[in-house]
Amino acid sequence: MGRGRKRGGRGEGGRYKKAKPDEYRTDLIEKADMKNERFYAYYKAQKIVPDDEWEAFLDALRTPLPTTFRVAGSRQIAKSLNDTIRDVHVPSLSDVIFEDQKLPPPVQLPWYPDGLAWQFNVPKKVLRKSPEFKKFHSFLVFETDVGNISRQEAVSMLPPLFLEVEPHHTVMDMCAAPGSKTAQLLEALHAQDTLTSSSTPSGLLIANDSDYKRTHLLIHQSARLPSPAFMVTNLDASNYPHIKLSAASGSSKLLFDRILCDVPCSGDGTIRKNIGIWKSWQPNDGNGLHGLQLRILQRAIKMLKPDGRIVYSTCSLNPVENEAVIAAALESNPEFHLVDVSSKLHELKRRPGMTSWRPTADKAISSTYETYDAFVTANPETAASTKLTSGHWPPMSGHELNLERCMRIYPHQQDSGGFFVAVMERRSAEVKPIRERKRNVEDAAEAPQPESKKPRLENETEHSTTGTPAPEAATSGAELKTIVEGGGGASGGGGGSFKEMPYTFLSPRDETLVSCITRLRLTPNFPSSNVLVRNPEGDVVRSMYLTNDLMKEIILANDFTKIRLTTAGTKVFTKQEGGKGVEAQYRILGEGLPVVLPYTDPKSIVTGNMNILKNLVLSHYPLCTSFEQSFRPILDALELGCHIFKFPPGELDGASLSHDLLVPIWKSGVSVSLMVDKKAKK
Ligand SMILES: C[S@@+](CC[C@H](N)C(=O)[O-])C[C@H]1O[C@@H](n2cnc3c(N)ncnc32)[C@H](O)[C@@H]1O
Repeated sequence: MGRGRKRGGRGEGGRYKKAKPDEYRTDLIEKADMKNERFYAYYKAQKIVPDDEWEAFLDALRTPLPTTFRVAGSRQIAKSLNDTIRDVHVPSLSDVIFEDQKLPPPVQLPWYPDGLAWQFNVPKKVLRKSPEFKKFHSFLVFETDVGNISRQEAVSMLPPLFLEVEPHHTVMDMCAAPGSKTAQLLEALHAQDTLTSSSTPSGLLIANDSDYKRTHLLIHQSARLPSPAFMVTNLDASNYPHIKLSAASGSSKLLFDRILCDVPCSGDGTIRKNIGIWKSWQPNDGNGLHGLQLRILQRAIKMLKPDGRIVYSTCSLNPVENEAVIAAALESNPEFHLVDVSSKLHELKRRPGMTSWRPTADKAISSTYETYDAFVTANPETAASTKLTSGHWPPMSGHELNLERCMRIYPHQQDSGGFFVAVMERRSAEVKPIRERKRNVEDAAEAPQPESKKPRLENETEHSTTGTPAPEAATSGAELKTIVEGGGGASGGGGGSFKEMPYTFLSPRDETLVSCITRLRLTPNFPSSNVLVRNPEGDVVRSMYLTNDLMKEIILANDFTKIRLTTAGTKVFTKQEGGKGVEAQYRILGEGLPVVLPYTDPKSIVTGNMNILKNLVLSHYPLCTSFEQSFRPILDALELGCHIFKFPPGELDGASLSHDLLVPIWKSGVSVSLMVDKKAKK
């Protein structure tokens, strides 16, 4: 964007003084340049807002977005941090005067449950120069770094809230990267976690994205909430293959209770943040995405349980990417309906979905068309060459579909980004046994349909990603190492093999695993048959991962050389060289500890104090003799290897611990060390 050049090039006095950087924006389009005649003409033709709101709407689009963040993590942790923000930070920011102006303190987003989301709006220079805001900013950076706070656009927090995920749900996030909504879904799945230990949900979350590199963002996101119920796949969502279940489960394929379709979109609702959109916007951005968006939603419909729920969302204002997609999906799936969620999140200001709109393929927006026929008649040649279909236009049955139950969020309503959300379920009378429903859905797909309304994925029994049928459930993991080859070539194609390392379940009698469990003093209910390693031989080389029962069933029943599974389960144990004269052993990883904690014998946990913690944090391998006298006999009595230390709440040198902290420790001959990564240590 030629940032530097523009800055320096602003003319007056540049030779003498550096031009003042804009304190709000990350790029440098002047407010006066935030215009686009195509955008105006198109959205005026759509009557996207009443005429008397048009200027307020545009004004909001040209104003920088406030900073919003969400207190993340499981409920108990989030509540404790939220109390600190409300009771310590907000009061300290409530009377700040900067350059003769009183600055507004952070406020809670009124619609977010339990007040866990916040918004503040001060220029960047305030964050640099006001001591109070600087301190708050450092707090936010730190807590974001360790995963307790998630910087997320307010409107982007909505879809997971409307999905209403519970720990027993099977959940699919079809277009998940970079993963801010995935993190929310994972938190909901883990709603029963406590301050120190993680629950093992019986449900599952699969986060999928067709972009391989972006799936690694998902893995990174999830690292702050390790879960034995979390998988990442790298597939084309519009062609997502069946996931098989074992013959014993009574159902041949995995269906989902909750599916999020946060589909790729033109993103003009993010124009306050991505101000380059002012220059580039044109109607074909949205026109071109409608087909893919519909195919993804159609695929979700096929993967949903009879009583399941789908949330479809975009950060686009364009009805072609929103109501048109919903209408086309509802028309070809009449057993589905839009759920009236007007009473949910009462404080959220929203507008009903649109029931009429006027698409065009004309970049200059000299005309828009009320119907597809009118468009074809006026532009026979263009109509033949564009991807516009009658499905881009409002349906004849608009009011029967209750499109007004969709939600539109406009920036001028509550100082947010622009967003669209629709909640879909099967009509309750239509909730039929799967067998019957399947036939009906297939019938509907086979019934003659106008070309434009025809979803492109009727052939759901085989997918280009699967090529050959996957083998049925593999051998039970009880006695043998059960090897599942890791998968290859994503993005929906080719039938080739992927190069991911295979997922190999260990036998619960595996010698190394048994020794690891014994040495770590885990209780007999530790789910040792759900431990996997990532190599074809099933050798316990370095790390061991834990899955829940459902994930194990899925891994065993499917062929992951055909379905690219990027990650599954959570890493819990890793090999630690013992040092001179001490054999190598396995230790509990810092990030795996909350998952393993429910299976540890409380009597084996060593309780320390703030002085001991300080010594462990500040020195790399503090000698046993460097600890306070009263603690040394306790250290001396510990076997060499991995232990769990607990530090109750306390204060020391201005640092405080507000709840129990549990960490893995390694004891070698003469020293002990804290086995957490640098970030956690910090
Ligand atoms: C709007 S973004 C999703 C944002 C994400 N839900 C979040 O909250 O962080 C859309 C994502 O869809 C992915 N995508 C595009 N085409 C896809 C397809 N055919 N199947 C699956 N994912 C796709 C893109 O790589 C992109 O990461």
